[in-house]
Amino acid sequence: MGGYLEVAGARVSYGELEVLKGVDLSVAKGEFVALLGSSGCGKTTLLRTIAGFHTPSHGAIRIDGRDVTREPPDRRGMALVFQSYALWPHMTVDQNIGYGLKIRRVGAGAAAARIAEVRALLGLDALGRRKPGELSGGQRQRVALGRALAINPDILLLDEPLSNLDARIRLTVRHEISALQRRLGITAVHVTHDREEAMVMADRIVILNGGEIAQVGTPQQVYNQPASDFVAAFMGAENVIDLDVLAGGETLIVAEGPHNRRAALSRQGRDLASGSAMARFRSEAISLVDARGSDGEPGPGVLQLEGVVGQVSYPGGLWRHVIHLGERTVMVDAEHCFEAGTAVHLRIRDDRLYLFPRS
Ligand SMILES: Nc1ncnc2c1ncn2[C@@H]1O[C@H](COP(=O)(O)OP(=O)(O)OP(=O)(O)O)[C@@H](O)[C@H]1O
Repeated sequence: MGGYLEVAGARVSYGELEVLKGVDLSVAKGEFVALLGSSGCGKTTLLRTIAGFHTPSHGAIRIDGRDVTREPPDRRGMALVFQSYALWPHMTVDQNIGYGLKIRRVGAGAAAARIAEVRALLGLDALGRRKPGELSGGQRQRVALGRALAINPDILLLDEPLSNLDARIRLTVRHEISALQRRLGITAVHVTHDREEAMVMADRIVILNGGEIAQVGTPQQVYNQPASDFVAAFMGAENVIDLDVLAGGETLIVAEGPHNRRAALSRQGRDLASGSAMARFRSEAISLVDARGSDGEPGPGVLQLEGVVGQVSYPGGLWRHVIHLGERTVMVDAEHCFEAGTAVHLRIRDDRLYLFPRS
């Protein structure tokens, strides 16, 4: 069975530049999907293609089984909310919320009832007569959301709607949008370059890289089981080291190296052949042990690296250590402070170690 919203093999170009290189995506009814990726990877282009502002050169967009690839935006049952709010400055909050209803020639009585309903839904009751210039950023974005919801869209498309808001307001509006989307059961596609925002808001995250999908999964999947080196790095596993791996059955043997002990790790579904591998891990995924007090035996399923503490800082919560492993450095966060110059053992459980073939 297909999804409610389907993007099938979509290719989109601006002149010579192909920005989407064959994107397949299936979104279930009522699902909240975040499109996440670095600047220029094609997130906005994909959202605008779904909305109908770009026509793919190949592939199709389907809603509930209906091919809408050639249909104009206003025939797709979607509403788009922009980063810039795009409110009419000369209109009141009520008039802005009702704008889509007016265009659709909804009668005055029905429109007024719907505007009141949406205003209440978004906590804008006291502000109906104000103009956008008399509102805070968070309130303006709520009005923009109200205008989108007023037309009762089947699909809500959000293009970085929170990025103009200051950090604290962003957290509040983030939760408001999530709660509303769930309450209304509306299907939503949300573009963001903010990893945490995608993690906390979305049912599933689509990670784009250079116009292609790098991984699709729940927040837990993309965070804990990154499908590629790119995804691991993008999801914050910034430490990288080289290992030699012997793959056999359910076990991966890591050969002893200049800065690591030999280790037997469980394969855990990793698709890895014997040879040179790249390992990534997060700075908080490590337990740090003073080499003098260590028995040198990390136990099964744990990789041990051996290094020396360089710079130490306290960004808050945990101590941040730069650790030298020969020429390489890695970052390690720990509850206790290990002084510069201390010889340390870094222990990483195999489920926290992301291994990829070195290409
Ligand atoms: N109208 C356009 N004409 C030509 N090139 C464009 C146009 N719009 C976007 N591009 C290019 O297409 C690529 C993808 O742009 P897009 O806006 O989809 O990326 P994005 O992932 O949303 O980035 P950002 O997070 O910076 O908004 C970029 O290289 C961009 O420069």
